[in-house]
Amino acid sequence: MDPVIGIIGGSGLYQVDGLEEATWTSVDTPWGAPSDDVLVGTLSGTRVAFLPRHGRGHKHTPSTVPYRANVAAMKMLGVTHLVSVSAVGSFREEMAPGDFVVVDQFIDRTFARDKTFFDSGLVAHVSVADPVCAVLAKACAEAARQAGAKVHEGGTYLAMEGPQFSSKAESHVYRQWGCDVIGMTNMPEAKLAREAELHYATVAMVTDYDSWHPDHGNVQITDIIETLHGNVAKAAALVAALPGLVTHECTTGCATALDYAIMTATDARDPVVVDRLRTIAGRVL
Ligand SMILES: CSC[C@H]1O[C@H](OP(=O)(O)O)[C@H](O)[C@@H]1O
Ligand SMILES: Nc1ncnc2[nH]cnc12
Repeated sequence: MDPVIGIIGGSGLYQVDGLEEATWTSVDTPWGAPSDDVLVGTLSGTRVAFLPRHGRGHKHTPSTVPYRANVAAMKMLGVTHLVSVSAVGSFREEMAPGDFVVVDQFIDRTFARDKTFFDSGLVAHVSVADPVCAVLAKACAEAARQAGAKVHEGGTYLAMEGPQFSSKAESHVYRQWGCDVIGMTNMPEAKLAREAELHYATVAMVTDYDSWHPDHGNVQITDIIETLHGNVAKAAALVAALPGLVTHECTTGCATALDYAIMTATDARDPVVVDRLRTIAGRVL
């Protein structure tokens, strides 16, 4: 079976042009409705599903994005490879506004979100030691280069709750922790993608230096929007380049994440929860 690519578009990316036979498709999941309908079509012969993370018109805050429904909707549409395109602040001089960072690690500081598909009656513990699919990340980096972006491969993304930006003190602490970029949405998305056995990678588009940089003002939404507008064409070119680069190769074990993850004994499982979980974990249930 050929890969099916899912794109979750972040701030500034609310649609993709060039999808053939594209239709906005409504999907209902056991975890409710996703952020919006999903644009499903074909790009260079590959099936692609696009979902604007905040909804068209930017309706959802980072805390109210229905992350479980979004990932479940992608799984239900047959997506195998999920790519997040996200706006981020930078903690590194060399990761400048306009650059793209293909991150490989996350620190999850979010606290007001549902972070697992599993529940009482069906408990599972997947590994997120390597939360990003290394092979998909390589493909994303190549696609970003083909799109003309300056690309940094590897980096740690700090996920904050938001929606307010960090204080200066927080910004300095995150830098000292070794974080490279900061955003508000990639967690729990990456964790949920792993539970759903999807290959997941993030292309982080740097929009600002957060609030640590002595020579740049504190992060302002107006500056972010200006940088995002400059990035839209590159993000579109990146998406267009992906179909030729995504393969089923995987060295991270994304598609078998649930092999030994379920803890609940067969006779102790809640049938209602099991039924709900079939959507994303049917392979092992
Ligand atoms: C528009 S600035 C803050 C906002 O942008 C990022 O969203 P996304 O990851 O969906 O591109 C960031 O995480 C915040 O939600
Ligand atoms: N500085 C920042 N902090 C959190 N999320 C962001 N998204 C874009 N820039 C950001």
